Amino acid sequence: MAGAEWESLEQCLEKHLPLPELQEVKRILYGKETRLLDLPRRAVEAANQGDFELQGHAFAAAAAEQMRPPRLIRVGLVQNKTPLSTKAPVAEQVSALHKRIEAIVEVAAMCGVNIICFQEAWSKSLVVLSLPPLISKCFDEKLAKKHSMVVISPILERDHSHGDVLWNTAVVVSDSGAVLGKTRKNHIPRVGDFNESTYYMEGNLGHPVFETHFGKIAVNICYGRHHPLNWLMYSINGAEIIFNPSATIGSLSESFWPIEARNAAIANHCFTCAINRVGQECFPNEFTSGDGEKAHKDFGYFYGSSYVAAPDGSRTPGLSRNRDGLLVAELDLNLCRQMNDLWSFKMTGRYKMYAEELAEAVKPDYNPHIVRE
Ligand SMILES: NC(=O)NCCC(=O)O
Repeated sequence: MAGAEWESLEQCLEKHLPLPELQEVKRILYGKETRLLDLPRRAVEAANQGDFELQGHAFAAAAAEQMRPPRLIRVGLVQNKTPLSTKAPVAEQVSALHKRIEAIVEVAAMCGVNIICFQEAWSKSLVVLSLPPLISKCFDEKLAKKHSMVVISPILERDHSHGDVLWNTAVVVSDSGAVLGKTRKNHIPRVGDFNESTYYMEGNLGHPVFETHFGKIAVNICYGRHHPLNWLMYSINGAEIIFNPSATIGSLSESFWPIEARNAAIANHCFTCAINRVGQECFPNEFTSGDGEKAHKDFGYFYGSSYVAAPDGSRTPGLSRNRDGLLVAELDLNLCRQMNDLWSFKMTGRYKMYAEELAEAVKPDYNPHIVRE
């Protein structure tokens, strides 16, 4: 299983395939070609200096419309390692992360990013549960206001009004700096070492969509990307971009990764942004997950590879598997309705039929509809 030594699928293809074959492979794996964005030199220099990858891509233009101007916006996806060891005092870890993210957001601002999203539970290592409350919220509001940028900040939320329950939450801060609202992870993993059901509760806020100056956005947190109905409900509520901040490892999900968010973009006529953290994080103590594996101290390798997918099935290349990075993508939101008009998945979706069948299927006395000889 590849770890940090293997940089990316894109780099491997480019290194080994002759150009004509590379173009055909990319056409199939990536859809319509994206164009490299001409990013400001000072942004490129700052990224080099800060030792993080910076990529910028624009999706192929949507068709010109007579009644609507193009709705061009830029999104920024941030993937990063935890800068300090998980053994360092929590406040120091948080402050190092803030410094790192602040530097990356500065570069995003130079690149004209309108909406930025950080990785799942960005303000902590995945193995740290105790967190000083509200630090992240003030930090996000400050960044949003300073850069007039919508900030999506996935955090661990401690719910003081309800017995200090923990939620896996994303706060959405408007470009004015005001908190627009929050959304909670609906599907809590019980897979491999991701035993999150022992500490997070299943989200209870449904599928909110946030209307921002840069389009209608939603957040489908990590494991929710395996659930087509989760994407669907955000889309039914009008999301034009669905962000998927994640923390996932190679042995578990790397072969799913390029498919799931891309498929969701196609199926729901929207843009999707898949973000994964990078590197390895260790618990102080060994643990097992009752899956036959030997006791171990780490989750495995978080493989980064963040990317954006468009409703026409095209996608950007991914960020690397081993470096912190900022991916800037320019998109025209008009493409969502254009793809809806072309493919009509909403019109042909037969939602009422499924709603009725599902309402029956969840009843305790349900008999699966199986036809036998
Ligand atoms: N953070 C999280 O939900 N991880 C679960 C693993 C996965 O969905 O790939």
